[in-house]
Amino acid sequence: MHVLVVPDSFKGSLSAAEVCGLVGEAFVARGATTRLIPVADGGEGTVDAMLLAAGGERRVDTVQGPYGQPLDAARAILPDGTALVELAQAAGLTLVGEDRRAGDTTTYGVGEQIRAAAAEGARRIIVGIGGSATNDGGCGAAAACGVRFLDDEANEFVPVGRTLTDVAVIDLAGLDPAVAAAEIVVMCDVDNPLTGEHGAAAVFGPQKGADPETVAQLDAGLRHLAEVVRRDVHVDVEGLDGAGAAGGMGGGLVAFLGGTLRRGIDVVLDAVRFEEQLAGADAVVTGEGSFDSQSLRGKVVHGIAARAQPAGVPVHVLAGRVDEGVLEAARTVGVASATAITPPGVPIEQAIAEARTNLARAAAALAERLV
Ligand SMILES: O=C(O)[C@H](O)CO
Repeated sequence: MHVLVVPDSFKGSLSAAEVCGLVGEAFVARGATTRLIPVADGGEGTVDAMLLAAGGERRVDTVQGPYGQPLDAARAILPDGTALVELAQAAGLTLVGEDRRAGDTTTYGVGEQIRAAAAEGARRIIVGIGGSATNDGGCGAAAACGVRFLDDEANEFVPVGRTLTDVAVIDLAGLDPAVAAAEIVVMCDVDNPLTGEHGAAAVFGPQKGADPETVAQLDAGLRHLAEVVRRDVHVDVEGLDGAGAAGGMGGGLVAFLGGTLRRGIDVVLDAVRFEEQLAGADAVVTGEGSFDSQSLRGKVVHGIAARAQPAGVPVHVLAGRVDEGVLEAARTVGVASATAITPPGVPIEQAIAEARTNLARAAAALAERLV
């Protein structure tokens, strides 16, 4: 039996490479052959997963963090010269700890990394977005690339979530020509629109510290930004699938840098030539920390199942937790089984601490069932 092991990280406990190692061992112990492909959806861990899966070189830039503080952020140069920037490196939620203030954070450092990649000559720049601490509609990143935002007294400023409603004019004339010339491909970790009940602020604002009043303020800010973008940039990003990823960064990268939005996992699967890997595989094992309704909104498991199903290769999911009812919905996209590795009733801290042991045990049981 030949098994493709293609997991996301289990956020907060195991990297995608660690998951690959544990699942791979379990199948090899039963006599199967495996191909291990750690993947990511554009969020945290995308640079590392892509370097492991596709190869390439790692670069580090010192840029502004979510509150403007200097920090070191990694990016990658892939074997074909494509640059890969991961938003979570300079604007990720894990960088702010408990100090979560979605209205005050910036993606400026992400723009600095995009600009650095373009200055080095990258003609194609992939920007992985997700896992952000921000809700600035990508204005910080755009400002770092030379886009000017003016208030109604013509003062230039770098908008953050809380000041998006102050944007009166957007001027793209100063956009760095090297950035303008590059093809920008955006890996979105979710397909949410920019605004509204399924939008960036309503769905992801609370995890970035926004209370209901702040969520309403951030949503109004993104609505206002979309309106000015329509008038000054002649692009409508408001209803675009993925525009709401990473606090509106999806929409911002389309509006300000001419980016194209893609499902993050598809970009990784293209880079590793997934369809070629599927030929000759008897099963795919994938996984993520939590298999829930978000998983079927373009996340890793969904993306893998959607591409394995036409090849008739069954997909098995191992996850920290599996929400009730998700497997039923997932079966329609080709998921054959989903197993929660954590025993019922175990508190989250303990589940995280014991993830390695639990995964090894669940993978061994799955291997015993399949091989
Ligand atoms: O960063 C975020 O807001 C979430 O990961 C969705 O993109």
